[in-house]
Amino acid sequence: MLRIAVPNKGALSRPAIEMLREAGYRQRGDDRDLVCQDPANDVEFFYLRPRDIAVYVGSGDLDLGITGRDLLLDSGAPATEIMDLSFGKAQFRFAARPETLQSVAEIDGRRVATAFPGVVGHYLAENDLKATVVRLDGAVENAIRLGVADVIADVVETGATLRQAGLVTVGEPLLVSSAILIGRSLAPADEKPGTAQLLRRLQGVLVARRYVMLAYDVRADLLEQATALTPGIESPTVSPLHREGWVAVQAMVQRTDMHRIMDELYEIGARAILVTDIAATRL
Ligand SMILES: Nc1ncnc2c1ncn2[C@@H]1O[C@H](COP(=O)(O)OP(=O)(O)OP(=O)(O)O)[C@@H](O)[C@H]1O
Ligand SMILES: O=P(O)(O)OC[C@H]1O[C@H](OP(=O)(O)OP(=O)(O)O)[C@H](O)[C@@H]1O
Ligand SMILES: [Mg+2]
Repeated sequence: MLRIAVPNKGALSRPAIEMLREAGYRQRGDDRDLVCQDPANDVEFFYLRPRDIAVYVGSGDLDLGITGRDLLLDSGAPATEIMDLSFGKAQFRFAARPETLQSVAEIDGRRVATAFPGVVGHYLAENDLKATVVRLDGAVENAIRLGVADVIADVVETGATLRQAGLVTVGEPLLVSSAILIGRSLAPADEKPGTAQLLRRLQGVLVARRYVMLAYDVRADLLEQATALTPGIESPTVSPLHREGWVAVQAMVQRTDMHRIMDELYEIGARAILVTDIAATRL
């Protein structure tokens, strides 16, 4: 049976559970359940702190897990990223009071407060910077106000927490994080039964979220022009219409492009342009 770790709380928990449900797996019905069996798919889910997930996967006690890229790197556990799941996106950045630091180089010799000492230590070593890392559990934005540190290094999503604390970012992000699927090894020979199916299903959810199905009618003599705008993933479906000289076209397009493409199709004479959501895919 495949054993998979899922965040039990925090920013990644709800979207991870939602994604697994969309992929057809059974998930816990109560936030306090820490285990959920899915006998139909021969999978068992364990709900754990996202910070601990890389440790369980790295030790081989669990086969796969969903966690944040920043948490995986911070743990130093021997687990690898298998797939980017495209949610829980955040940057990991240095921040300080305005005007105190002009560049990352000036972190040298300062005190840096963070809940991610692994990520920060690695960055400092790589950039040949010496700084004292003050390890805190959370609310690190307060560390400067309280005199514990000169700089913080933390997760920034909207930037609202930094603004409220009167801090500004310094330098480029140390890393760009998102939720990822992790495993112990990338070698197909080490894969347990059910792994390939899980990967295909999660990939299916990602594609279903990223694309919509676009359908429209167009005069046959404009077909080449129209399908140049909607090439689809392999090729668009073209069907005859009862109306002489017209065809119906169907193709997947990226959700972020759909309004531009609809406008351009209308401009060249396409009509009855319809968009529908895709519930699931296997490409
Ligand atoms: N706005 C956000 N705040 C915190 N973490 C976020 C945010 N957006 C994405 N993440 C990611 O979520 C993971 C942190 O999850 P975790 O559950 O440890 O923290 P949390 O949501 O801050 O909860 P808690 O502070 O209660 O531990 C990291 O991988 C981080 O990059
Ligand atoms: O850029 P923003 O959208 O404001 O989000 C980032 C903030 O959210 C997280 O804090 P959280 O609420 O998890 O509290 P914590 O510091 O106690 O972990 C993170 O540590 C930042 O402080
Ligand atoms: Mg937090």
